Amino acid sequence: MTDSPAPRVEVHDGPDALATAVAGELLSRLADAQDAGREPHVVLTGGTIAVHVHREIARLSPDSGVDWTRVVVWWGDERFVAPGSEDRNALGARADLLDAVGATQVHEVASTTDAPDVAAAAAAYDAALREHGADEFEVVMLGVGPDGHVASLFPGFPQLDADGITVAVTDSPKPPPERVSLTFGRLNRTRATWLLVSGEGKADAVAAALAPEPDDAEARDALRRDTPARGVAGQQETVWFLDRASASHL
Ligand SMILES: O=C(O)[C@H](O)[C@@H](O)[C@H](O)[C@H](O)COP(=O)(O)O
Repeated sequence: MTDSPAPRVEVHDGPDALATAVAGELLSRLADAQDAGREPHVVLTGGTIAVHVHREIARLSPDSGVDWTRVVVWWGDERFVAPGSEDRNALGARADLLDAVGATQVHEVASTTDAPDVAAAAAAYDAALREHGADEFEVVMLGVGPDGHVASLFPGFPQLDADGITVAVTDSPKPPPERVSLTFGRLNRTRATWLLVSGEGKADAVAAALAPEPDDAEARDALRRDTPARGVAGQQETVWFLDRASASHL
């Protein structure tokens, strides 16, 4: 983490401008990666700003030159619910983006009809990443909770210390309770990490996440446990895409 470049912050007028900026930047990254001969792996997030972003990507994609059959899609976390549940991140992403752009390499986390329990779903997602994953993601996109969580890594929860690739959560403070999440270690195997944060309700979490890093390692770890968004960083860049409301306590 410490060898990652310092985070960059962009502040946009509101959620729509934020979503348009993220969508344009993502399509540009995917096109550049494909031009460089890579098949980019992108990690989608759940949450409300993600809906705006997904719809903007779908709207702007036709002019981008991105071949979505050569994009590999993953999620940073997923709720362990029925496949048709409105709570499923993949359901919304398919409706808002993936079906519209014709993505064909999409790796969903198992739902309650595909796995007997959330631990099995986490294990299956781990196996999928080992088989179909790349050394590093191109871009990891993450929403941030008002408590500073990212993916399904919540303040003070044991999953913050998990090694490996995936973890199961059975008592999420954000409903629904059962989820599968990538670990910090796997989330951070990425060229770029983008935090997508909109609204006054996230302003404290953003300020806590972007507070300076203490020199002391133990103090750094304590801050990361309080605000998990401090624990993610890209190897080449970390960008906070904010709006005026979520940036208002900086
Ligand atoms: O599956 C999830 O719930 C998300 O991945 C979660 O990490 C989300 O991104 C944040 O909770 C922000 O969500 P909101 O933007 O809806 O506040």
